[in-house]
Amino acid sequence: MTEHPSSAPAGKPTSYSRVTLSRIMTAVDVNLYGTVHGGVLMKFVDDVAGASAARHSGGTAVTAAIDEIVFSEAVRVGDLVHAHAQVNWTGQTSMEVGVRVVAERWDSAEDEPVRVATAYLVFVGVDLGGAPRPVRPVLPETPEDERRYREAEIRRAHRLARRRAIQAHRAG
Ligand SMILES: CC(=O)SCCNC(=O)CCNC(=O)[C@H](O)C(C)(C)COP(=O)(O)OP(=O)(O)OC[C@H]1O[C@@H](n2cnc3c(N)ncnc32)[C@H](O)[C@@H]1OP(=O)(O)O
Repeated sequence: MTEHPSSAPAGKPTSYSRVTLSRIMTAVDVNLYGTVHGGVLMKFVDDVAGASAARHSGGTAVTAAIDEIVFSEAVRVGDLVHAHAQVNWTGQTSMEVGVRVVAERWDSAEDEPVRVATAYLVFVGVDLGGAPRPVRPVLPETPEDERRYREAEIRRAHRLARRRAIQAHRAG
């Protein structure tokens, strides 16, 4: 029997897409209240998620949507902040990237890092002309990865349902 090569792209395990960015927050990052500006953290989140999506998809990927970002604790000047990203789920051309941001407090560095933000972003793999291109499937490895994959499917179903409902409302 002749073996035909599959046209489906080979998958990559979740761990392949894991990326961490770290930086110390400085005085230029603060808002009027003296804590780190949410926009600074959003850029940081988008950067790490973009690196994760590019690694998983093996090429250019653009931010299609920032689905949710929750700031759970304030970040302060001097804190060492780490943003951990991984691809949770893949569709045909899109990927959901989850990002967890933690801070090591500058004045209590021996304590456990504090979770300061969580975000879910949708990236789309694009070709040189900017058109969506197929991305390889992500292969969850651990029960935690499986849980994140299933929860990403729930978020996607809600995201698409919301978009359809708003389009229907606007169409009258
Ligand atoms: C890293 C950066 O900073 S990039 C800069 C910021 N981002 C950008 O400039 C991106 C601008 N936007 C675009 O170029 C386009 O809208 C794209 C490439 C994101 C999507 O192009 P479209 O022609 O709308 O693609 P299409 O409708 O075929 O959808 C492609 C995929 O994206 C998904 N998608 C598109 N828009 C959204 C959205 N708002 N929310 C969730 N998923 C979405 C679709 O469900 C589809 O997924 P699937 O193939 O896995 O089923």
